[in-house]
Amino acid sequence: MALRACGFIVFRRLASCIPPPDNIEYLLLQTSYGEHHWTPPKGHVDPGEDDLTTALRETKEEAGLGAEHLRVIDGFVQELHYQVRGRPKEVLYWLAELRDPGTAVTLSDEHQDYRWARLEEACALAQYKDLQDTLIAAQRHLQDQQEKQ
Ligand SMILES: Nc1nc2c(ncn2[C@@H]2O[C@H](COP(=O)(O)OP(=O)(O)OP(=O)(O)OP(=O)(O)OC[C@H]3O[C@@H](n4cnc5c(=O)[nH]c(N)nc54)[C@H](O)[C@@H]3O)[C@@H](O)[C@H]2O)c(=O)[nH]1
Repeated sequence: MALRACGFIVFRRLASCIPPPDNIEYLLLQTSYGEHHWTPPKGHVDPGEDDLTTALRETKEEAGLGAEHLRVIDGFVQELHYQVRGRPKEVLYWLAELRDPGTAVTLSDEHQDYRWARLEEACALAQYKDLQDTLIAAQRHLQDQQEKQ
């Protein structure tokens, strides 16, 4: 059976004097183990746990950001499929805005650094094509929503 993990693409909007899309920054965490890769907050689904609960729990554990800090964006979820040490893994990412862009991020021992990055820098940090595509899709979703307003 595939490993399953869930998480959030967390973003924040900077002051309104910065025109979109440059006002949007995405949160990436750098692992303190392995290849020290950069990833959005996410983690493995516990037995019996539902996916969105996992995403919220992991975001709280890994970044110190709870449901009260986040606004989940309607209509966006992305599913990634890749191999980890020879086993298939599926990862679901929802999209959530940090309600107060000044809220501090608090890391756990699993990560050694974090970055709020605009799309281009976030894609450079992300390294993996599937994660880059997810970040690009998130930005497009936010732009589409803004145009409809
Ligand atoms: N000491 C040590 N300990 C580890 C290691 N490994 C795990 N631990 C322990 O596990 C706990 C984490 O538990 P959770 O938080 O619940 O799970 P996740 O958040 O799911 O975390 P993971 O790191 O397991 O999973 P990924 O991020 O998926 O990375 C796995 C591999 O997949 C590649 N990869 C990553 N992202 C992408 C992508 O978007 N796209 C593609 N295509 N590929 C991608 C990349 O090559 C990477 O090496 C930690 O506390 C450690 O105790 C390790 O190497 N050494």
